[in-house]
Amino acid sequence: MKGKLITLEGIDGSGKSTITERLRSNPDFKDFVFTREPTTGWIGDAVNRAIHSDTDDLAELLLFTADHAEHISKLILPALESGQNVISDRYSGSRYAYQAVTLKGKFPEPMEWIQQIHRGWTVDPDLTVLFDIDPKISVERCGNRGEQTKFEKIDFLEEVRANYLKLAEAHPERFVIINTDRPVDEIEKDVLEAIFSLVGTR
Ligand SMILES: Nc1ncnc2c1ncn2[C@@H]1O[C@H](COP(=O)(O)OP(=O)(O)O)[C@@H](O)[C@H]1O
Ligand SMILES: Cc1cn([C@H]2C[C@H](O)[C@@H](COP(=O)(O)OP(=O)(O)O)O2)c(=O)[nH]c1=O
Repeated sequence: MKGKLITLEGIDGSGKSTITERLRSNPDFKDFVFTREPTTGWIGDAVNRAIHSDTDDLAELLLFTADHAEHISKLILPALESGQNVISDRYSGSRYAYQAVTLKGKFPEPMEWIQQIHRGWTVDPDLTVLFDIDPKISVERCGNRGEQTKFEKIDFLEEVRANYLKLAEAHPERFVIINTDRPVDEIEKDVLEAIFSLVGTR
């Protein structure tokens, strides 16, 4: 039996890593594969160089997409085919939401165009948990953790958030939206409920 693919998406500072760490240390998830995008491989390193420099927006999208291709063929597909459930902290949804903003004006329908270049080889998630929060709150949280990427600007993240909500509206069968302007325990409870309703009870 094929495993299930669960992705965690949301703007910077929406709480994905915090919840991922909780899931990792939960014994119910000991057989799950945990992964992330950008990956920790060499293409992921190249992506990180792009993020932390003034790289051309199209080049950046293509690096993120190359990282995804490597991720799919080397980790995602083999794991799913061997029956393992996979949880990815960011995935294709990040491209559809973020690069649709950075490439606005370069293509008539940037989100549609980015989705198009993924078609035929990507694996769509069975469940996407969308960590939804006002960027004013998430940026303040990021400020507290010290590091800053070029994407951590309120106006930019407002547009990214709107794109995520558009994606959720287009795919209600697989998106679960979770308000993350709440205590971590409450968020965790909702995330567990969404995952267990896909993979069966613990
Ligand atoms: N529910 C929450 N309430 C308050 N602060 C939070 C909450 N979740 C995460 N944080 C803090 O916000 C910052 C960003 O969270 P993080 O999990 O790294 O987000 P992401 O992985 O989505 O960028 C961290 O400093 C984290 O400790
Ligand atoms: C995977 C991915 C990430 N990103 C952005 C989101 C983040 O600002 C940045 C790095 O991702 P990440 O390290 O997950 O950041 P965070 O922990 O703050 O959520 O890259 C894209 O713009 N497109 C993508 O396809």
